Amino acid sequence: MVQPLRLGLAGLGTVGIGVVKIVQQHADLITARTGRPVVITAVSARDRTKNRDADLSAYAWETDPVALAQREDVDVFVEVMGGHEGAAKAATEAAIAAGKDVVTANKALLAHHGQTLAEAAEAAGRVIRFEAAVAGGIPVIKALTEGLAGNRITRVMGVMNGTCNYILTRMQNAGLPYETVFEEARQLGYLEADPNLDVGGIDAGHKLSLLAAIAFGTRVAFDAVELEGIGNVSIEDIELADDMGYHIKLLGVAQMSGRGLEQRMTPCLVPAESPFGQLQGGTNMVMLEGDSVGQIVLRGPGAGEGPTASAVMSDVIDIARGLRLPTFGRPAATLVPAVPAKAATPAPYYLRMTLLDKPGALAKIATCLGEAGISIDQMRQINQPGEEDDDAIVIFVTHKAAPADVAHALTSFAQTGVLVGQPVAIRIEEL
Ligand SMILES: NC(=O)C1=CN([C@@H]2O[C@H](COP(=O)(O)OP(=O)(O)OC[C@H]3O[C@@H](n4cnc5c(N)ncnc54)[C@H](OP(=O)(O)O)[C@@H]3O)[C@@H](O)[C@H]2O)C=CC1
Ligand SMILES: N[C@@H](CCO)C(=O)O
Repeated sequence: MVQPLRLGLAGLGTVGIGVVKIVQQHADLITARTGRPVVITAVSARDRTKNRDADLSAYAWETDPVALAQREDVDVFVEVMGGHEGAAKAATEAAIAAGKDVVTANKALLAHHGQTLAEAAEAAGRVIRFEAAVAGGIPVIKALTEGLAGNRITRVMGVMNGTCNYILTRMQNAGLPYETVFEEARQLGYLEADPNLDVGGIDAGHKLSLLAAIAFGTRVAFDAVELEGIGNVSIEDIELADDMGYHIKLLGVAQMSGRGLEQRMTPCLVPAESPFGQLQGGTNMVMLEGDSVGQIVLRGPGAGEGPTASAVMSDVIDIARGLRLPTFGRPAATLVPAVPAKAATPAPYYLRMTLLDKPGALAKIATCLGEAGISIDQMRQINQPGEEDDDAIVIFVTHKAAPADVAHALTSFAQTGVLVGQPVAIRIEEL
């Protein structure tokens, strides 16, 4: 007789309840596709009395997720609690030690402990799968580990935090400042309990570090991701960039070059008409580049009950079918330590500054750029209409420049005596 695959589900929040619904609503479909039933035997959450919009009466309850992970009647431990320490880590370790496979949506856990957990799982003959951890419903882990397995991956790029993309596109479309839209996002429940995980770029950085490990065969190196959030992106820059044919996105880029592994998750200007430039609201997009396939673009919902549970279930279904792959697409012991690139690849930059509107001011700034070895591609001066102002806003778009040279130029601007306030420099990403 065919044995069912038995899930222990730790976490009954947005994602956990989505998993319960798919298991219950698509039981026949899943059995038809895998050749065996997939059932939930036991669940865990903090508050047993909470109304959860799902019938959980058939499942055993465990207060302690570690105990859930160790149950005899659990084959796969599904971790959808969150957090990179505490219960999620302890229960995942316990599951592996007890001989269970693990499916998780927890990018923070894997960004911090992916190597250790993967080694432990592989030593125990178990798998850890995490499709839901990166870009929600988009099957990007599958695309990298399976669909593109015959390619040398040259670059991975992505808009992978829906909340940030919502905030930036809403600022642009409604002409609203960051603070107003941040508050709207909070009211709509889009922000993580710690909003800095979203707007500080940390959540998206976690995701990028996982994709980079698979793409380049390196150990997860979240600490080496250059991170900058969206808190300093002003409506002024969004509008000025738009006038010049660019949109501002929190864009992740991972690439391996002679300089080493580059991983950055920072606000960037992208061409307004490009797929990334056109991306609206909470949607995610990932571009994968391989030496044989060229570029492919995946776009879809990066969060939410249905999309994230859909990704969790794709991992569960792979396990039910008997598909067993190493966590990061090759044995964890063979992943090499990432050598972080000392400097990011040169790129054009958008520079905005306010200058005293007096003779020679612009020449001084142009001299600083020249002395830093930076060539100017475009320049605009914007005087506020109808205002008797002593200041002028000046925008430069540079030719490709090394980030260190841009930093050097910004430092010398400050010594010219013509700069008002702080200049802004945003990388323009070439797609
Ligand atoms: N929400 C989304 O769209 C996405 C989420 N993810 C990831 O999925 C995971 C879950 O997210 P989400 O469903 O949104 O989170 P929620 O906050 O909605 O749910 C978390 C669940 O975990 C339970 N829980 C938390 N701590 C413990 C503990 N110590 N012991 C037992 N149960 C615990 C909570 O219990 P209780 O209900 O009793 O409080 C709750 O049911 C996270 O790693 C997240 O990053 C990934 C992609 C998208
Ligand atoms: N906070 C995340 C949820 C999905 O990981 C986002 O906004 O994309």
